Amino acid sequence: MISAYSGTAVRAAERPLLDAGQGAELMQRAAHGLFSFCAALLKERRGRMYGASCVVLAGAGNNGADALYAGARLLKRGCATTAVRTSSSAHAEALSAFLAAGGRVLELSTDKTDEALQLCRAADLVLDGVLGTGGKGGLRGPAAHLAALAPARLRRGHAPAVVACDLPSGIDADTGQAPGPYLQADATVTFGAVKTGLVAGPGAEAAGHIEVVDIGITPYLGTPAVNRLLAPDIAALLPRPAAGDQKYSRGVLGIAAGSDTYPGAAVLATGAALATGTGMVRYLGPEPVRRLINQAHPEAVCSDSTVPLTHVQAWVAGPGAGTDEAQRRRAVDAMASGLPCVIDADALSAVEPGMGEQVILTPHAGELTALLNRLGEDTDRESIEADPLTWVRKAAALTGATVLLKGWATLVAAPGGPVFSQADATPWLATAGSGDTLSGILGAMLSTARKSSPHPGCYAAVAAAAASIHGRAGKLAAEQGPVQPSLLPEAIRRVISAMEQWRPGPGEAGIL
Ligand SMILES: NC(=O)C1=CN([C@@H]2O[C@H](COP(=O)(O)OP(=O)(O)OC[C@H]3O[C@@H](n4cnc5c(N)ncnc54)[C@H](OP(=O)(O)O)[C@@H]3O)[C@@H](O)[C@H]2O)[C@@H](O)CC1
Ligand SMILES: Nc1ncnc2c1ncn2[C@@H]1O[C@H](COP(=O)(O)OP(=O)(O)O)[C@@H](O)[C@H]1O
Ligand SMILES: [K+]
Repeated sequence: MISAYSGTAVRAAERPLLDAGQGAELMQRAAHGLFSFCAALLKERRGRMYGASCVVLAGAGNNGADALYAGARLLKRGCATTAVRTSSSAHAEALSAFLAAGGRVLELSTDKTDEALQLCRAADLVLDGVLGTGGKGGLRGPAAHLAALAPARLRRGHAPAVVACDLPSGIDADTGQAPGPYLQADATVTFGAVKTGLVAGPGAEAAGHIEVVDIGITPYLGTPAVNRLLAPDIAALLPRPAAGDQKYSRGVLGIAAGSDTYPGAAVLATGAALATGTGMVRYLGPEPVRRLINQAHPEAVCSDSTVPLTHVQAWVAGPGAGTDEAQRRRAVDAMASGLPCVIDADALSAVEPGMGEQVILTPHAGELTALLNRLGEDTDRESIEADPLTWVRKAAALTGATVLLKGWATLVAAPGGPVFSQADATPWLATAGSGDTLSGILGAMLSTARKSSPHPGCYAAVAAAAASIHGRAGKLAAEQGPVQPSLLPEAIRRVISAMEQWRPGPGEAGIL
């Protein structure tokens, strides 16, 4: 599992070491880690470091200093390196070290932006050390101008690798917000711990690949603010049927989805649930949808029963339910049942405050906006997309439910509990019906989850694992061309099967 901490928490964790006079040592560890990553990247790209050309964008603070020290090391290994200084002040020792190693310097001003961008464009590597955790309120001045022009100038055709020092400049280290232009990175080398701004909001995309350099502050870090599950964590959350199991002991999933208007959503959710693995799917809905489901998935057991009369271990309600009154009733009953349930799409309009965390809401940003507005919060889609971490937490606190907010990085928040961020998906999943398959995956996992004593946040962990499986399946399917949700079950099965290699051995604890 990857643990992320706010930039503020990381700065607090550095404090005891800074007070003990170890600041310079911490910086050298950071710079060395940054250099090592860049060295490996240059060797991979060009075969060797000697003769590479690099640009260090260096701001006034310690972030610029890390990048300048890394630049000095690159110079010593034969890389022609220029520092583009984005501020008139600089860390004096770091700048001296850079100059002593033979580095050239360009002072950035608005009329030098073109020259700086040309340098960057011609380079093999651009090291972004403009701002780190000390940045307040986005980039300003010439650095903001350069960042605004960078996408058009640096990211087309043969482009330099952009490596962010600690975090992409212009991104808020706590929230991942981008108040203005920012520098998109291919990779971020971050010091001490992953910052929450690298796993949420615009920052999650801006960071690219994340590499953590241990600088010795781990003992001073408290509880992580955001977690990201890795394959072994997900494998530990996927129950495997045992010799003594039968279909009912594995778990049964009830699906109340689809309507005369939107029958397909029910077929998609059912197909994804069956591919994920469950003892049985019991489908409840109108006759034409039942017929469709049975044509596509003969193993599903269909009826027009009610929730209280249906014996299952978990529910999915809402996908494609439209304005069907019976489906709305089923969604309300599922939420009241005390069983784990996935509430998606149209069923979200039945959500009220006071849910339990076993109720998992799965809105996209538009649906979350409507839900929050209905519950009295003044927000809009743009605000939620700009700062999803804040809003997903708020939604969980307001409803008492676990909230899974879909997006490029999917965030899951439990009320008062941990937040998870999974960025395993592909934009090819942004297609109608894709969310219905996520409901099915999550529903199946909830139906078969073996929870002797559910603890706070366990539903959020299962939801995060489902988002990861969905994302991984989407990526796998996208290898064959555009993702078509009705064809996703085959990829889901392959992802679940590949997870077996990560399953913890007997006695090794999973995360629940
Ligand atoms: N602490 C440690 O032990 C270690 C820290 N490490 C490194 O230190 C980094 C944090 O360094 P930092 O505190 O110097 O802050 P940093 O991000 O470089 O920026 C501050 C400078 O930028 C300026 N500035 C602020 N906002 C601005 C804006 N919007 N636009 C333009 N300028 C702006 C601000 O000026 P001010 O606004 O205060 O006048 C000030 O001059 C951290 O990310 C990591 O890389 C590692 O070496 C490991 C050990
Ligand atoms: N740009 C993107 N990158 C990665 N995944 C995405 C992107 N856009 C959407 N997704 C994923 O695709 C799914 C879309 O769900 P949703 O919008 O509910 O679709 P629908 O309601 O049409 O089924 C979600 O799981 C979401 O995380
Ligand atoms: K930076």
